[in-house]
Amino acid sequence: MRPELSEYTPIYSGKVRELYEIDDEHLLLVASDRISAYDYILDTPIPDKGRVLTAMSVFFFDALGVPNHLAGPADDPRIPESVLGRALVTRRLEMVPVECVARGYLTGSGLKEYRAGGEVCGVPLPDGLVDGSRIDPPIFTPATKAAVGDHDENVSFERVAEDVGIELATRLRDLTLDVYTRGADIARERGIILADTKFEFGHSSDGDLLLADEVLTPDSSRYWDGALYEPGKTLPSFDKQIVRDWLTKESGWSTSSDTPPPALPAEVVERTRARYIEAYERISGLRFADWPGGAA
Ligand SMILES: CCOC(=O)Cn1cc(-c2ncnc(N)c2C#N)cn1
Repeated sequence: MRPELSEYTPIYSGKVRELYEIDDEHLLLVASDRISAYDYILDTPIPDKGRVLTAMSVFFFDALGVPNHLAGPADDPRIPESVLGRALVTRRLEMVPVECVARGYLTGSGLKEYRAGGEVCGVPLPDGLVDGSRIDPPIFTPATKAAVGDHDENVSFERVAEDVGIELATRLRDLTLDVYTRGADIARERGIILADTKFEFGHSSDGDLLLADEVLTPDSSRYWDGALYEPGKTLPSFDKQIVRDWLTKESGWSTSSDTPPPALPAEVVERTRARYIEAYERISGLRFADWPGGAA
């Protein structure tokens, strides 16, 4: 008999995920079906998004073999039925307050910084790069966690070293670049570009540094369709472009509107759900139908 979610104490609520306390040593990390676009949490959920992204994290935790915070399988008996498949039991860590970002392609805030000064987070880049240019080898471009509703602030490696010490900063950088590189290689071989990603790490009570949070999901990474890749051509988001295009080209809403985006039509919801499942099945080689928590 599985416990009810109401038996656990909620301790953190993010835009699309929640964290509950199971006991002194264990947490429950729950991924919702909520989707964000243009800094809004949309009113319309994407069915199974939470389950797909949880499955993606578990695939990468397993495939990359990095010491991590998982404390049980996807069907762990401590996971309530209501969130089965989109929740994981994790060890409670002392989180390191650094957003560990790796970039293998130049875009977003990294491109903006590059255009202003030829570098990203203090890392100089060659002249002549454009939106979508490959950065090889990838670079470590950390950020400090912003308050709810704000964007994270890009900082230099030196600033991270000041905050957490040079030894830990070096380990965070090396781990971030290693895990991103290997994960991006797996995805690229299957036709999906992971342009960049954000990891979070924490220390266990034994003092071990563990990979935490979600790993290489479309919410923590930019996913592009490898078949469409061309430097200089703004790449659509593999998972969110259908929603973005409907909102800005068909719904009558505009990003400059001061009203929240409208509800999504069923066709946009279903196509977006299918994109998440396609990304998971292509990268993992596994069937989403085999993942826990599906319709009985
Ligand atoms: C709602 C999702 O959580 C976050 O966005 C960031 N966050 C992670 C923790 C955390 N805290 C202790 N132990 C852990 N294993 C974790 C993890 N993961 C807190 N916030």
